[in-house]
Amino acid sequence: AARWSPELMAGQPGTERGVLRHYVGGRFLPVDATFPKISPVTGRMILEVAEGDEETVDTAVSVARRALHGPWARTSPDDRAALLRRIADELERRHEDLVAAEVADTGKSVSQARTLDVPRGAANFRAFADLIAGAPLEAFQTTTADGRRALNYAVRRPVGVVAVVVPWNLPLLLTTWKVAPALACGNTVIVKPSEETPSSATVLAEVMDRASVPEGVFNLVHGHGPGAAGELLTSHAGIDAITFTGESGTGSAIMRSAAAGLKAVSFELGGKNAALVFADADLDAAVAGTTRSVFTNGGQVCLCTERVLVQRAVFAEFRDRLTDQARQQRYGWPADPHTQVIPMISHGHRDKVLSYYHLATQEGATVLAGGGVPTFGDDRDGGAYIQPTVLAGLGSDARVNREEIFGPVCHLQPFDDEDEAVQTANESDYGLAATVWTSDVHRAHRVAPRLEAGLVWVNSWFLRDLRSPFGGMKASGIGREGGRHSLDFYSELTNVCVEL
Ligand SMILES: NC(=O)c1ccc[n+]([C@@H]2O[C@H](COP(=O)([O-])OP(=O)(O)OC[C@H]3O[C@@H](n4cnc5c(N)ncnc54)[C@H](O)[C@@H]3O)[C@@H](O)[C@H]2O)c1
Ligand SMILES: N/C(=C\C=C\C=O)C(=O)O
Repeated sequence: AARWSPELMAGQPGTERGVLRHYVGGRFLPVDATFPKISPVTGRMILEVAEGDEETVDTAVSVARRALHGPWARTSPDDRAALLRRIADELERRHEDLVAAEVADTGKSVSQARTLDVPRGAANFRAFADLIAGAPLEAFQTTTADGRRALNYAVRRPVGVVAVVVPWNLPLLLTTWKVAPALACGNTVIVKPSEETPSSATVLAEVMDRASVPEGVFNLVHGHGPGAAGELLTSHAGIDAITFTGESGTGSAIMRSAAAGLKAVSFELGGKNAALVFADADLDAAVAGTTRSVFTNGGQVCLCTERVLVQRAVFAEFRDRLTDQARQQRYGWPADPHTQVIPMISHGHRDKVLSYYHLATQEGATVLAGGGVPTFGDDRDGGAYIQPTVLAGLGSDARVNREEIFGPVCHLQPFDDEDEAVQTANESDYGLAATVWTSDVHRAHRVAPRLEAGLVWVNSWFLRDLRSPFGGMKASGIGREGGRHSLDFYSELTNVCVEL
């Protein structure tokens, strides 16, 4: 298959001599300090990226604040809906550049980038354009016990300057999932993408520039997290709210610095998601669906399944069929649309995932498939590839069943009855997502609401309605985004009471 070697970003305003630039106050900034972007496919440097410093972040915050009181403040919900639709159109015009950017940064397969990651960019903007254009105001005709009458109505205003800090696994999808509602509600944003995935964020800035988003409304600052642009941004006094997606530990660190200024936070954090496979499930669907929910994007999706609980009567059959699927995952270059096995985002992350493979063996697990690092005999040996892996034989207390691994790996565990399945699934510090595979509709509706998870899919996975609440409980997050839940986070409400 063709080797993926993008002539990425050449000739676009977002780069200067092959270096990705910040976008602040409506212009791409001259490059100062930089850091390298390494390809997870080959281990070679493919790009250089501007590293934001205190001055970059300060400037971004002040231009974002200034923009809040400029023409942007006088836009109506319909004006902003029209702008979001223009952005969606421009994202679609840049579709192939965005695919190239996502694949270059992450090594994900071109087919996934084309069907999942990139289309969700425009979809997110369209969803929130529709939402804000049709958002009713809340009002009540009031009569009180002592006979007074009034009209109460609540008006929405923007929160202000919003910090958007996002991870490397679904870069464009996750960034636009936050930027679209933030702009819909009239805020200004400063995006700090992951240092691992700067490219699609830079194309997004080019899209904003071309869509004539008013200067200072959308800002992009590249850089690292702790002690760098990320932390400088989330701890900045001029930020009014923080929307963050990433590791739970990072969430706590951000929350500590946000506490000083009582900043509103919306956190989408880690997960240790369970699949519950009942004996009455359509096993073909359950095997196919669980293969997807375990191995999509190399297991680097917060919603991915890492714990597979299977009713004892079908445990052996399901175990053997899922193990076969793991072994049949197709290796290939990212440009090959049939490729299913992708590299971890970095050698560091691969080392982390591999350490859990070794830990599982030390904890007494059986390795049914994978368990190591593949060899290609070509440039990919310099990349961060790892084998899709299936484990079994451990209990819920094993670290492999308690800690998020965030790789192409799951552990299979049998259960006898419904209560045991629910109890085992809920034995986790996390509470993000779960899947339930059963043909019994009564069982589906009994079990799903009992699961301590923000999102439960029945006989499906990662099927999304962008109006529904999205988020996790326990260590998986704070708050919900999606539909009106995003409007509630990205706006302040003023209730007006008029006596009649
Ligand atoms: N719940 C969700 O919707 C969701 C979605 C995707 C990923 N995730 C989680 O994200 C994690 C993987 O992504 P990651 O490795 O990029 O996460 P991460 O927490 O290491 O980094 C996320 C972002 O935060 C920045 N950052 C890191 N430390 C910071 C700090 N102290 N202050 C401010 N910013 C900081 C990083 O530069 C990056 O932009 C996994 O745990 C995964 O479960 C959750
Ligand atoms: N936030 C969303 C997906 C998150 C995936 C996590 O890796 C979404 O689909 O809106």
